[in-house]
Amino acid sequence: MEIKHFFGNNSHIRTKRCLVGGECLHKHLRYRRFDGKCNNVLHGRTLWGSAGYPMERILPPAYGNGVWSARVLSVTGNFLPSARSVSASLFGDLHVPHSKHNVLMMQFGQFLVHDITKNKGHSDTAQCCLEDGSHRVANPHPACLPIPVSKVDPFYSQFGVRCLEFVRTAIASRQKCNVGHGRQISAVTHFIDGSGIYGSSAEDSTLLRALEGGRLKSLKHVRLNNELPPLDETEGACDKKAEMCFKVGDDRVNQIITLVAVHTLFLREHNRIAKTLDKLNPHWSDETIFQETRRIVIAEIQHIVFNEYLPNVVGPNYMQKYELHPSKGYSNFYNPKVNPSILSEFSAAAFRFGHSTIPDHLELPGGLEKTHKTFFDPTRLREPHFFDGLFRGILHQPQQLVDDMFSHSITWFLNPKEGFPFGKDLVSLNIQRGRDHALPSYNHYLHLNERHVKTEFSHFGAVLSPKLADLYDHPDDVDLYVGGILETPIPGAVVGETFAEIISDQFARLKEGDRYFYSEGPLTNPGHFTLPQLEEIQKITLAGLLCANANDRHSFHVQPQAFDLPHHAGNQPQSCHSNQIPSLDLNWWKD
Ligand code: HEM
Ligand SMILES: [Ca+2]
Repeated sequence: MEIKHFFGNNSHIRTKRCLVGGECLHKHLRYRRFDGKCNNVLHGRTLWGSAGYPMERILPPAYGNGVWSARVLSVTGNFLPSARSVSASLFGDLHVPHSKHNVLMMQFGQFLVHDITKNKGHSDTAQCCLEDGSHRVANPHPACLPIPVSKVDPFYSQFGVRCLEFVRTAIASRQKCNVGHGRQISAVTHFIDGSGIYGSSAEDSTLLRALEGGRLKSLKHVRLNNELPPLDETEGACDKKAEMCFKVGDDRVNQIITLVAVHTLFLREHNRIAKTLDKLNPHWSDETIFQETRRIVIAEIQHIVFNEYLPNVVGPNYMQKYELHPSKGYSNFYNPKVNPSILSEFSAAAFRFGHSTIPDHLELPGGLEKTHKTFFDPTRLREPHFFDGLFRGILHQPQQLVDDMFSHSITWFLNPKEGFPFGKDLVSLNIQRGRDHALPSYNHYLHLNERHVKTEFSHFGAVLSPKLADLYDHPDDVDLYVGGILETPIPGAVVGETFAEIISDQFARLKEGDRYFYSEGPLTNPGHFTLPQLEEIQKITLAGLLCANANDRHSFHVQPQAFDLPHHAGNQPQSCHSNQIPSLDLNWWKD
């Protein structure tokens, strides 16, 4: 199959020696490696998509000095407006519920993001602003790119804050690698491979395993049937007031309570399958059960992503244009020429659309809770029945529309330092991250997309154009994140054209560039399923997983289309015993 990616083949990027990786000793391992190496076994491609491998790009970077200095200048030569000024004057916080999708869709999105991308910080210790945010530090670390805050900022001015922390993403070593320009590193495996559950290295995965019966470590309250991930006792893993937080394969898990819940769901699914496989095949070792279970769980995630999640994000036209629909039976997607790695445009801009879908409050058991109050404090998950109640809430609560509105939970109160009444602003982090990666401006992507370039501010519409003209010197300065988020969503999708294009391109790469993609057959995939096993996996839905893992599946109800609100036609909540809710028949895995 030819590379049909709209955005081309990154031919401007030469992969130099040190990013090439060695030969793979074992080319046909049945199970994918934890670190993602040797997915592609061809010479020069063995590191593609592995943890620590740099991101790819659609367009060459617009570094100020061509090498690594961030994009901070307007085309006029003046400075770009501060990322915080853009965020504060363009974006508000208004409740605009989505008419079709629920908060579970938002939450699954973040779970998926953490599987496929993590900007590796250039330094864990760099401090760019004084503790109280009043000034920059005198001699900042070279990776500092703090965000200036105006004296008249509508929120931060009351605290005297003039500086928001920002540390740049690490890049592949230029000297050692002789790469022409900085390429940002992702710390997790780029593939959709459950790395958020199992970790991105063999060592991490061993720490997460029970090393018994193929199971993952967990905390269990047997009488309440309440199984949770193991505790994370690392200092600083959680908010000070939190009594407990949890450890899984990705250390961002405790960010928000609903993310911990989705991780819990997949941990339970793993342990549930492992137990059944153990019963069906008593002669299997811990290792065999673990790896077979992991292979099934990854397949379930990939199937849910391509079958249920993505169609709702990019809509039917892009699903078709990029051939993103799952196959019936074995697929023929794999193309060893496709580099599956995450694109800077995807990670630093397009897929951050999800931040606009975050609600101001969560409908948790017992009532509404402000979203940011649940950051780094998932303690309530230990309450009896809380897990089921949480999912009941987020299945019914609408997510927010992708638009110019963002909850103050993330634009004022994101991850505050201890003892301070304010947090960070995620929207300005998004804009600054795009500049850190030196993403070219929004108009470059319109041009590439053969769409009308916005040569005048008035092309952004009557409401936005005066604000944009106030902030930016020139329409060619508008950041990709800003232009993309302001586009009207396309029919049947939650994002507009530009983000849909980037996201579709990314998922096509993740599918075509993954030799272990779940539907690939014996010709390409050394870990392929038998056809009846594959057909079984292709039946599953997220609703089915929720039912299989609820604390009390006899009273739990779920709508068949788990990302759609229940009032949608044909989507009334069903009992878990309904024939509209599929379950996985593991008898096909009996030896
Ligand atoms: C639930 C609440 C969420 C919170 C509090 C949150 C917070 C954050 C934070 C703090 C970052 C790092 C920002 C930076 O320094 O560059 C980030 C990155 C990101 N977020 Fe979110 N996020 C949430 C949900 C989502 C959702 C729903 C999506 C998409 C559907 C999403 C997509 C992303 C992406 C793509 C990145 C970049 C990841 C990387 O490569 O490092 N987030 N988020
Ligand atoms: Ca991964």
